[in-house]
Amino acid sequence: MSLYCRTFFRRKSFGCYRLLSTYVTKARYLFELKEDEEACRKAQQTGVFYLFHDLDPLLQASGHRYLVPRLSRAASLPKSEMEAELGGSFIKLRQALFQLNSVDSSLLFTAQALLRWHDGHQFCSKSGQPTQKNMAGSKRVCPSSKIIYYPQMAPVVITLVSDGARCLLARQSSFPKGLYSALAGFCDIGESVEEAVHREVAEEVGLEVENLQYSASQHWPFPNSSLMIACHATVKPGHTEIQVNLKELEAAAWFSLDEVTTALRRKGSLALQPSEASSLLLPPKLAIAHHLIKKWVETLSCSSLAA
Ligand SMILES: NC(=O)c1ccc[n+]([C@@H]2O[C@H](COP(=O)([O-])OP(=O)(O)OC[C@H]3O[C@@H](n4cnc5c(N)ncnc54)[C@H](O)[C@@H]3O)[C@@H](O)[C@H]2O)c1
Ligand SMILES: [Mg+2]
Repeated sequence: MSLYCRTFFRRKSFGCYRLLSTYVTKARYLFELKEDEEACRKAQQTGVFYLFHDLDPLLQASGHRYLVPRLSRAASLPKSEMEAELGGSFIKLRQALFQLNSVDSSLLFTAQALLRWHDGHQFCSKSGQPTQKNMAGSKRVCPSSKIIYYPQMAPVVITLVSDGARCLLARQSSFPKGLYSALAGFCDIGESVEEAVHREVAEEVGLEVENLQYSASQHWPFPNSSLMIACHATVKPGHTEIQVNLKELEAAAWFSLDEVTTALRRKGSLALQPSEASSLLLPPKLAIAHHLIKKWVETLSCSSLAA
């Protein structure tokens, strides 16, 4: 649905005219659509649609990229007819990650996460009765128990641990060959972000961290909706010996600034060329792990230049 307003407009407030920015206008409009069924119905008549089949978005190949067609109305045809008519294919979002621009991927991440949530919340967990979706898809209500269900994200901490000169990266056996990432883990119920970071690092690699610094966050739709909370942390001086928890990880190791800088320069897909079989691969730009690693390289490079 096209929800971008490009103009500034004036609204009377407390006897004077206040200028509302495009961003505020858009935020207020989206709020209205969530609360007002009639406004949302009207918006759907002029909005645009992204099409999904079994949670796979319809994409159109264009050279090495994928374009996301925006349709002016929703249609219901069999999958193959839809693909033929619209000149695209329904493709697993995870497979298309490298070939999407960041605006498209962010919208598709949100859309897919919402569709998955609705699919999994068709019934009230208390009354067992079917729940009803509101027009905007921002909640579901059980007419019998009156419980309102809202889409949820699971908080996950992701931490790049450093010893001052090297950073600690780890891999799971399910990762593509050569790929290492920062340490990640779901927050337990009742835990603060800080507690989750300390526990996850201790659990996965047997180290104690300090100097925790929040860096950024990201919504991540795979395999379910997570809110990734990304932090930097350091180990206590001299306490760098890794004890990998093999129930959670396949391997973990310290990597030098040079190794990580070289790996960051490597572009493209997550498949290594045969000549690079033993090389380090890092998560794609879209992943917040990439952001954490890049930030660490920039900070360390700046401080070694200044020294
Ligand atoms: N965007 C990124 O850069 C990035 C990088 C790394 C990991 N991730 C994501 O972070 C998430 C967590 O990482 P992890 O797999 O190492 O977590 P983890 O270390 O907590 O291990 C996963 C295990 O935790 C348990 N668990 C506890 N709460 C859970 C919940 N709410 N949902 C699912 N499992 C739960 C399950 O037993 C599961 O097998 C993954 O979904 C992964 O896709 C994203
Ligand atoms: Mg983990």
